[in-house]
Amino acid sequence: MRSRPLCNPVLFPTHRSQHCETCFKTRIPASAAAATTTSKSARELERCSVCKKRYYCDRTCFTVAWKGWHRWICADKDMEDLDYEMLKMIVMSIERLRNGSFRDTISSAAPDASTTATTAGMPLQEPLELTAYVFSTLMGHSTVSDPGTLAKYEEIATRVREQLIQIKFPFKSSVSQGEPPSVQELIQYLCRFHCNNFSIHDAQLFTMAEGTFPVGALFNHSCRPNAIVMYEGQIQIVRALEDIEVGQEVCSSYVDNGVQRQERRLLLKEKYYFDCHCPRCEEEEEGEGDEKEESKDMVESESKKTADQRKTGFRILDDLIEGDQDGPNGDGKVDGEWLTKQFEAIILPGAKSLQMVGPPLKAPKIFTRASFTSYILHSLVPLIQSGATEAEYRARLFDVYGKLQSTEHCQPKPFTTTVMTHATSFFNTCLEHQSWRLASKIGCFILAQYLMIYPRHHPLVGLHGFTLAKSLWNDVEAGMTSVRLSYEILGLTRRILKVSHGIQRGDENGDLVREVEAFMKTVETELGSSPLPSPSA
Ligand SMILES: C[S@@+](CC[C@H](N)C(=O)[O-])C[C@H]1O[C@@H](n2cnc3c(N)ncnc32)[C@H](O)[C@@H]1O
Repeated sequence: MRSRPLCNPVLFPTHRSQHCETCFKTRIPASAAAATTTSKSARELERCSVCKKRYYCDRTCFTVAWKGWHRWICADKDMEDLDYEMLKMIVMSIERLRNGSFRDTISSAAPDASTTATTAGMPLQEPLELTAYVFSTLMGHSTVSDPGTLAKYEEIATRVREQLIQIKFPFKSSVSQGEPPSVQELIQYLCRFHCNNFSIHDAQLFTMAEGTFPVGALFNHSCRPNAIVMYEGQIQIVRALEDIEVGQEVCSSYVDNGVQRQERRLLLKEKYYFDCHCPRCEEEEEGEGDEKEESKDMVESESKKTADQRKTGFRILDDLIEGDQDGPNGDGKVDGEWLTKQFEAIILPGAKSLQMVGPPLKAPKIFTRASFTSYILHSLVPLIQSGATEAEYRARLFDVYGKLQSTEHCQPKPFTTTVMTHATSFFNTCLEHQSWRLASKIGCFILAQYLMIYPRHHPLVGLHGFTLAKSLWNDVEAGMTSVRLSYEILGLTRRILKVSHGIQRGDENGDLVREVEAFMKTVETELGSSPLPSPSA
């Protein structure tokens, strides 16, 4: 589903010089631009000569912005505050819509209107009137907001109101009757932003701006989401991560699914004011309740054992990712040497068996980081490659969780969030130092961990797969084994990114899929006359 922002999204000040404020296209650095034959205006952004703060592709994008909003913000020094900027922009958008002077910048900012997917006769995204209407219906939770936040909002609302009067913004509609909204009304807007605004990210999931997308904000949260929110310029795309039945609720996730349960609950309560009862949390709660009941009658350890054995599915997941600190003393203090030892033992899974479809690998007696990596990848990757249904995939995933739960595992656990944090930063360090072998091993471990935690088509899984495949390919000393595995992981990555990022041409999300395919061709050439059977598309 495509939907639009209610006003021009607000770029983070740190990102202004990298994106056009009108179409959000990313700037090509001058060094790279010098090598291209495109005209200067297509390569480098131009800065507004008055405020010297906002950047645009060219005169066309600047004119759209100037007529639409820039002239009203150009001299405003308070525009460095995100809430202030968003509030001022929304008020101006709503008023221009009411008085009929709104100029639609979205269609001109779409990457390539001619190739943009449309459903027979349907508009690319909803009309702005609908966006504005939905905004007026969103929950703001102002009655439960804490007094400190409300006081801050009042101060911002007062400043914005005074500023709009000072610049003589024309409130011409019959609703406004020449007056900007009251401070109380503006506070309500700010409360709505708090629990409905989105951080806009690029194809690599790096956040760069904040936006109000009322239609996208209608989706509720689940800690095991079946949809994901992506962006194409200023347009928000909600994509299904799996087949969704008619009548089944479409949910995205407001928090990182890798975060432990208690932390997720806290984040959701603080920012969105609700207790999560999604299937993942619900299953876990049931587990807790059962445990409490039983502990009345039984010896504590016996009770725990029984409850653990009875846990199924997502109930097990949070037990697995919670807990132990990493490090030789379990205190979270680690050094490079210790980490290197931890990950060196990982054997890169053989490419051939990653293609295998069939019964899952036999679970090892003891889980170390090495056996964990191998077991998870061999159990789950073939199912993704073969395009198994969500039900089939979930059955295998729950089977894996069950095995991890019932098998003795090494200390510290290979799958906690603490371990994950160390692994990710160590992976990045290895990439920086071009230590491809170690990076590939840690990368495989992280992939296994991601598959345990995130829905299989989550963009994070695909993006990590691509980095891992490049690392494997760079590991020339490992020879063809590493090249083959790189090819396998690329096939997996392509499958995932097609779902998470889409395949639309002329858009940086779709371009990523083509980048993966181009890389696959390079690797195929290297594999020469004996390539692997092509991973399914
Ligand atoms: C982005 S809005 C979602 C749309 C909202 N349901 C509405 O109708 O305006 C976020 C708010 O929806 C509610 N919400 C979202 N997900 C929920 C969930 N899983 N359980 C309970 N309430 C939820 C909370 O009140 C939250 O502050």
